[in-house]
Amino acid sequence: MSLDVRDLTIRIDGRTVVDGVSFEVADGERVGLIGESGSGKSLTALAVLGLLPDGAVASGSVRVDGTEVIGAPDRDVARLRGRNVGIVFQEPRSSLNPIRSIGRQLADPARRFDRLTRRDAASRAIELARLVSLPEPEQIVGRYPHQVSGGQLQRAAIALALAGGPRLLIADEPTTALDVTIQAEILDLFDRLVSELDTGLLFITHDLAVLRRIADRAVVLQDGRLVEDGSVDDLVNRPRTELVRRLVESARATSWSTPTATPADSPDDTVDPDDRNGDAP
Ligand SMILES: Nc1ncnc2c1ncn2[C@@H]1O[C@H](COP(=O)(O)OP(=O)(O)OP(=O)(O)O)[C@@H](O)[C@H]1O
Repeated sequence: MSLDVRDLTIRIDGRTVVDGVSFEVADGERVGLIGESGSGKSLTALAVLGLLPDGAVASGSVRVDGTEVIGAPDRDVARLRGRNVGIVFQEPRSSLNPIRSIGRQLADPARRFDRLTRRDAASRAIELARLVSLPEPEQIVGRYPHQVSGGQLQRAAIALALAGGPRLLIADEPTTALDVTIQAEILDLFDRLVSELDTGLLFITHDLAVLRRIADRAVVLQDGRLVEDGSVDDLVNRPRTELVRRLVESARATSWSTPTATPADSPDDTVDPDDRNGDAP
């Protein structure tokens, strides 16, 4: 089991912002965490990584590859980050250091975890750049974050999240800050990478259309509570709560605006569970 969250509760300044949430991500499984703004998605992800803000107190259990995170010493949790679980944030600039070249940053995990020589780690950095389809990998590793486009920087951030060979990737709204056409490319990239590497995925979004393209199962949060979970197809076709009905409506209103949507994906489309990739006939 890549991730096992049991009865996770997070309090900030006496306010309960995540309330008794439980879910799992099996090895290689793709799970979405969906909900409106402020529902507790990001804090749940940060709790998994032991990165809760000051003043936040978590209880319950979060196991990453069998290792308990809640209450564990910082040093032990830090060891899990990068090696067992990688994270991609909405804003790639929060993952990358502006004053170090992309290649140096991609090489760090290889040096730290695998004790590779500087030269071998530099080759690993180029391989990682190639893995995420960055153009001209040999050259791009020499550039600094401000010298590449937003989409390229998000690719680099994904490469960095994968550099330590984690069994679980957490993506927190990783396409929200990008242009619509780039969003489609980045979703395709996640799709390909988690298949190729057989990595588990916890994908956070407020957009059911995005979720339908990338996840098999979803956990729905509302005001910090889990209100629905199940297969994405079931959520879409048989929503049980008003919230999920609303999410379905808003995804339809934007014609399931997965950016690669074909003209056939009209707002009147009946929802076809096999059409998650937006390539329905
Ligand atoms: N550092 C903090 N201090 C105080 N309250 C916080 C802090 N971070 C988050 N919260 C509160 O916790 C609740 C859940 O926040 P969280 O960021 O997890 O929501 P979210 O579902 O990820 O929202 P969004 O989609 O807007 O990122 C919100 O009410 C938020 O205001």
